[in-house]
Amino acid sequence: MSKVTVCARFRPLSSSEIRDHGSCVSIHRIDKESFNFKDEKDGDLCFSFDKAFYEDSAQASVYEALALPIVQDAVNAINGTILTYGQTGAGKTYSMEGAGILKCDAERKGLIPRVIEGLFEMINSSHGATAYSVKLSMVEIYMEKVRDLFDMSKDNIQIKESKSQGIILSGVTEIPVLEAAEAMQILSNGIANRAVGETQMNVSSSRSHCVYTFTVQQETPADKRTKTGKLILVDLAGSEKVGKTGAEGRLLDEAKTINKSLSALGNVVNALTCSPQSKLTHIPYRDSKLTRILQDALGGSCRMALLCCCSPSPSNASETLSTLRFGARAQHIKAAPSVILSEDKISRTQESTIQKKDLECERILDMLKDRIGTEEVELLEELLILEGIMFYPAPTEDLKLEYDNVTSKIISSLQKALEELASAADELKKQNKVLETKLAAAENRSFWDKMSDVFSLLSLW
Ligand SMILES: Nc1ncnc2c1ncn2[C@@H]1O[C@H](COP(=O)(O)OP(=O)(O)OP(=O)(O)O)[C@@H](O)[C@H]1O
Repeated sequence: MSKVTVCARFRPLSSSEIRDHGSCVSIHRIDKESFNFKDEKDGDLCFSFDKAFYEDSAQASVYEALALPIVQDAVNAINGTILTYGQTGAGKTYSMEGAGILKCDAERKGLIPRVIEGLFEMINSSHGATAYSVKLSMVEIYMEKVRDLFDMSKDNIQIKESKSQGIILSGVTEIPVLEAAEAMQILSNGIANRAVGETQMNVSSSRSHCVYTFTVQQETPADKRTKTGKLILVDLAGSEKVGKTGAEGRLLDEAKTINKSLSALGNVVNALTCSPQSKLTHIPYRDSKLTRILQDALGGSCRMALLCCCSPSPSNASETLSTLRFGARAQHIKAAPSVILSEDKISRTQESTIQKKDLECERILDMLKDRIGTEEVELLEELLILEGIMFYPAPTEDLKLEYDNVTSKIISSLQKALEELASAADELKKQNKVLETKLAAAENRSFWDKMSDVFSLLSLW
């Protein structure tokens, strides 16, 4: 078990804050990790994190404390996620990108360019026969839709879950990169596609959560397995009090959606840390796209680091306090990252068998759409992937044609099984007291969770 790394960072006062207030919120530094925050209502509150950074802290020290260990992990095939959290204008994007990805002086470079340089340095200095390859993807969650920032025509990417790979963005563009400069250029193009707007709090406010994924794959000739480490950086959109930011129209809609997803994030963190038996508690990952994408990180199957970005202005004291409280709570999340995530190399024959099976499942799911609804079929597909019955990625169009004459015998047996499933809930409710109790207790749970119960009881698969 390891714990989440949590750091706090106070940005410098902006020129307008200096003009309006002149001074910072009252913070008394105790040591490198702890400080007292003076709250008007609650008095002196002591916060202690893995590190606390102030207006005089260097970007390099934030990278070293927060990201360096996670970059090392990714090269060793351990997944990791780094999040920047905080109210609008608190310095999340500055911490993540610095003063621009491409043309930024060395001192002000943010986490992303440093992560890229660190990653390629580690890969290039590794000796031995291991061959590394790096792929990049970049999406934003805007108005509860996942948009591919490398291909804006993909504006509603589906989030799926697989047993072996965890959370997956279905069909997302992944660009192979060979060196740091190429990676920076590609990410800079993606950043240019992000939704940004001007508010009273920030002239360049992110209106979406941005998710950068670096997939590092390594192959050793002697080994029969390939190992993959995923490094995910998330620049969250900032929470905002809409009265304060002066948001109207589209900006207001965006702010409401952002606030809703951040409160879903808060609920997940609460559910994970509230109960001593949190394993038994339902964790509402599916309440927002953000929490669903972060499920692996929050659920503890990979390392996580959180930077709580805070404004030093007295006018933002209550938001700063709530950011610090979020960080303090997140410290209690427990993680047990898998040391090595590996996949068996599969032969071409195995691959074609898998694709054939996937194709059969897809065909049946298509047939079921009319009968049980598109949303339910999507959930069912997720379940099939999760249960390891279907695999990801889905077969290409060419392969679909190639397998057009797939055996009717297998189709009909699968179809029969799915038909049974469609009526199973009602049938079993009558016959099976255990299921009835389970479903009754699960009144507030999603269709998907209920389907899991049905699956496990049917033992169909
Ligand atoms: N540590 C810092 N040093 C110098 N300037 C900073 C620092 N942090 C933030 N800033 C400046 O403060 C302003 C707001 O920062 P930034 O855009 O990063 O906020 P944000 O939290 O990403 O906001 P939003 O959620 O609205 O996107 C920017 O002009 C940025 O350059």
